[in-house]
Amino acid sequence: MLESMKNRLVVSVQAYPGEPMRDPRTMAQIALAAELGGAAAIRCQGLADISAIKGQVSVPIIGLWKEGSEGVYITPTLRHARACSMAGADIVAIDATRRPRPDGRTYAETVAALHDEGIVVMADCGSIGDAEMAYEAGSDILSTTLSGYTGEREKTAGPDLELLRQMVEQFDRPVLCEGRVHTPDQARSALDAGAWSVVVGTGITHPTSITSWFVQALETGKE
Ligand SMILES: CC(=O)N[C@H](C=O)[C@@H](O)[C@H](O)[C@H](O)COP(=O)(O)O
Repeated sequence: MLESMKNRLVVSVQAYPGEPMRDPRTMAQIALAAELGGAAAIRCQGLADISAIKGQVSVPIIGLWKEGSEGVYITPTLRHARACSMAGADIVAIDATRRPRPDGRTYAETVAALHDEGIVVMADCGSIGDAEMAYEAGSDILSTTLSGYTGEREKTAGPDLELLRQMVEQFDRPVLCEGRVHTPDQARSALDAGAWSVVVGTGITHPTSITSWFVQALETGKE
């Protein structure tokens, strides 16, 4: 499965609470459209979206479950991770920071329990320290997802290529570049920096943000 994602694009299909597109059917339609465009895998959030998307696409699904938006919120507990797998996720993405987890388990304990059940784990890291921990714990995939969101690294305008390079150099495991990849050129730079795959969310699947980028460009320099 990981080989099928090598050097390719993964599309993250997510809508946030209260947004107009927050509906599993809509998310599944967008996921299918992304697959038709050549996405090698789909990343998606929430049990209903995971199931709906699983029913539409044939590429692998990276599932996660967000609980809130502060602290450890990306698949914060073992229970959330198991549920993502049962809903149809082929890979489960979980918070891989060194912060305390709401169920009191360590990251390593969580990964060990998931591996016992045959679940493939993607580690959403925010720094090189997180990535070291995630690597040691045996995570199947490492990613830069949380860089810029945990206070450990600056929130760069584009992807955190510096962290990506460090991770690729240090760890003999697939490293996915995720977070603020907004253009095809940035995606290409991430592959050139050694990313196994590049994950793009907002830049492809969040029309409100994309619209606002155009609006801002038109407003810049206006009298
Ligand atoms: C930090 C966090 O919660 N990231 C989330 C993780 O699933 C999503 O909100 C992002 O859209 C995803 O990582 C893709 O990134 P971008 O949308 O920047 O291409």
